[in-house]
Amino acid sequence: MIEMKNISKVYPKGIQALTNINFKIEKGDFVFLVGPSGAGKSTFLKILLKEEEPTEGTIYVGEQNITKLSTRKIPYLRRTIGVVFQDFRLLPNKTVYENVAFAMQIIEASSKEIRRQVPMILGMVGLSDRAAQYPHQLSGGEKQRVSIARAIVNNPSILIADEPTGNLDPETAWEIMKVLRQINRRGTTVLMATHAKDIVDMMQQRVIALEKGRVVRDQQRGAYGYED
Ligand SMILES: Nc1ncnc2c1ncn2[C@@H]1O[C@H](COP(=O)(O)OP(=O)(O)OP(=O)(O)O)[C@@H](O)[C@H]1O
Repeated sequence: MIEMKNISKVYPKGIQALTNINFKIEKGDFVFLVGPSGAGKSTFLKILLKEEEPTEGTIYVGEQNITKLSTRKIPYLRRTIGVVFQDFRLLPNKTVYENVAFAMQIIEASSKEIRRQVPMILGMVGLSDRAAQYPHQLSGGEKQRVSIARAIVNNPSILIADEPTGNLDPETAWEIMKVLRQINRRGTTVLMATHAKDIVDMMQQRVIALEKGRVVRDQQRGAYGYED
């Protein structure tokens, strides 16, 4: 499903962010990406989304080698990968419904499909009764659920979550984890970068740990492994 072979990334001025990364994630896996600040987690996710180019190595997403993907084809890759961020990134002037519908309008889904799909996804993340609200009227947990709904509304095979619980209190964070786990159980591969020790320790999923740009640990049913 996702494979990196010998991936290295050197930023301008010789900053080595990733060194010789090798791993494979199977369809339907739930994987935590952990490591100290500056270890290379964001760079790793950006390379998957083709927001950054690796300096060396090969990446496969699905059956496709995306390393040399043409600019024209990048939007198609991004349709197969939904993304959720720590800071939600909702459109403030659109309602919950419109925020989610917008992701379908961008890929030119028909209005009939949108009318069918958006309420279904809002139901799945537990926001049916918030459809007409604007982001400023929502709690942090609700905002994150909108952003998850938007990320999955086009049925991506992979969901990337970059610190999705970073702005949430522990109880709300767990609600978000339940939603992510549910999405994973429906077959979506989930890759989550996080500093949330308690969550990683409790969930007992695969853990890939990066330090100074290298994979230092890749464990099935792993723990967070750091004290922060
Ligand atoms: N655009 C850039 N140009 C130059 N150096 C960069 C750039 N982006 C990241 N870096 C450097 O690459 C290294 C890895 O950074 P990265 O943001 O991938 O780490 P991270 O693990 O995501 O950190 P955090 O947990 O704080 O988000 C760091 O040394 C960082 O300063």
